[in-house]
Amino acid sequence: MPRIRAEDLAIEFPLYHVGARSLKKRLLARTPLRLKQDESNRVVVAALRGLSFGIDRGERVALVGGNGAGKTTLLRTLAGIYDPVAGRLEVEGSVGSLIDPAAGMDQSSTGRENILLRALYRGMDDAEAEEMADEVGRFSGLGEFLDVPVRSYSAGMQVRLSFAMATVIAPEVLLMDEWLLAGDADFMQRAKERLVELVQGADILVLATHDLAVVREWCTRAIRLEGGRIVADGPVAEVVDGMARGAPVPAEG
Ligand SMILES: Nc1ncnc2c1ncn2[C@@H]1O[C@H](COP(=O)(O)OP(=O)(O)OP(=O)(O)O)[C@@H](O)[C@H]1O
Repeated sequence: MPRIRAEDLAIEFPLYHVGARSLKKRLLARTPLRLKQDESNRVVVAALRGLSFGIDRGERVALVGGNGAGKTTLLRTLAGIYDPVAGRLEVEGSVGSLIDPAAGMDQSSTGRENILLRALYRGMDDAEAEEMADEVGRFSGLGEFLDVPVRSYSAGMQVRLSFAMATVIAPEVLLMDEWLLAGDADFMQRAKERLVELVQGADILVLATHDLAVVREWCTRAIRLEGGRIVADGPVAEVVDGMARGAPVPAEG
């Protein structure tokens, strides 16, 4: 059964270019809470700190919070792109990731070639792969552009292709960053219908966004991050209304 469990999860990014001692000292003095020195004396950004939460089947969770709060980092960690430096993370179920439209896409191959490659990677035979290419082509509405190299696509066309590829076979856990919401209105409407289909009943959605209207409409629960920590977790109305009222963020420590 799809589910996510995180316990005391931490992610850090080393800042390799921060070498000079005086610069290091200045940085660490100015922002002592988020920037710190690891055992190898490197300056690191503590992107996520001590995160514990569980997400179960049927939940549609919004990750909200200010710039740099840690939303995208958490999504990428759930997708297995980053390894935690501390704590535990379990993600059970097949994962569909809509985090970076260009990720896993060969820019010099056509849309169709990318779809066929993805299908082969999933172990499909030729007939199934062709069927998947037709379905992705139909849903994305790319028309003749499906047979043109992806590098010549507009940003919106890449979004359409990525979305259609990631959702043509329903994942149990769908991870999504807000770039999707940049699609045009017609595509957004169809994307929304497919998402609603995907999350109905069994699956899990985790969506990182600044758009509180989308959170209210699509999600059942919100986790608010600030400074890499969870500062609120609960029903959307509670967490989002707290943000809209400008509820204070608990002091860092
Ligand atoms: N590759 C990286 N290298 C160094 N630091 C990083 C890297 N990626 C993220 N960070 C840092 O981690 C913290 C969390 O960033 P993240 O992108 O997860 O925030 P976010 O909540 O998605 O922000 P936004 O709403 O601005 O997109 C920030 O302090 C950021 O500077």
